[in-house]
Amino acid sequence: MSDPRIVVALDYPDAASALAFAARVTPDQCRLKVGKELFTVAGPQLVEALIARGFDVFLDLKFHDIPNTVAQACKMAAGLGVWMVNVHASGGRKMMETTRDVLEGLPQRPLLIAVTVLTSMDAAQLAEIGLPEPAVQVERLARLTRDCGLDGVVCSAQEAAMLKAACGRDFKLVTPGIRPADAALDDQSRVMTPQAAIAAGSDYLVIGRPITQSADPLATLQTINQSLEAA
Ligand SMILES: O=c1ccn([C@@H]2O[C@H](COP(=O)(O)O)[C@@H](O)[C@H]2O)c(=O)[nH]1
Repeated sequence: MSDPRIVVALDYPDAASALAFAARVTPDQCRLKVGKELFTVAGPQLVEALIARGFDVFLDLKFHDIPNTVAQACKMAAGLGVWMVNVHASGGRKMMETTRDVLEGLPQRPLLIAVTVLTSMDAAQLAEIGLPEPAVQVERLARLTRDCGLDGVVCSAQEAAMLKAACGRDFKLVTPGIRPADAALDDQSRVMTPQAAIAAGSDYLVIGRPITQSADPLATLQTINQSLEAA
């Protein structure tokens, strides 16, 4: 089985658009991410439909609540058969450990990762909420996540090399904020190109608008995949 590095963010306003994209690509070319917009409108049925088509699905709902609530939500996600699920690391040790324990009790569990600092946030935005510069806060939360026994973190590719050194090669780094050199930044701040992200140590590249809003999404996906082979 192939191991595609690209996770396409299906940030569409309806199930039909997401299914139309999925009909044009194969599970060898990409994994798929269902986030808050699509899940709110299309729900578990859409997730199950994508999995039934053979795709690995990252359910990106970034749970952030008290430990029992997050753990049970992740258990429900596991029941859908998703490949990966996530929580906010800033929910703390007890929340992450409780979730890990609940998932480890299942016959089959998804990868469990934690969001460190959103890739839309820069140093000024973090300072405004009383937090240190991105690299410092990301490393702190990544080390906590690893100590809690989770599989990896969501971070910017700008932090990937530092985190591989700090947390080990097997600790998965899932990096949104990926922008080909000619793409618009949109609302992202801590960005990197696909090739540079892989070179820095990213395991999975989350890419949304540069693919889904391009004139030819399939061609753009193929071009990025080819650039990764060459990298
Ligand atoms: O720190 C984070 C965590 C999650 N995301 C999500 O990834 C995609 C990125 O989409 P683009 O269109 O490529 O910007 C989106 O679904 C976010 O919710 C993130 O960007 N940063």
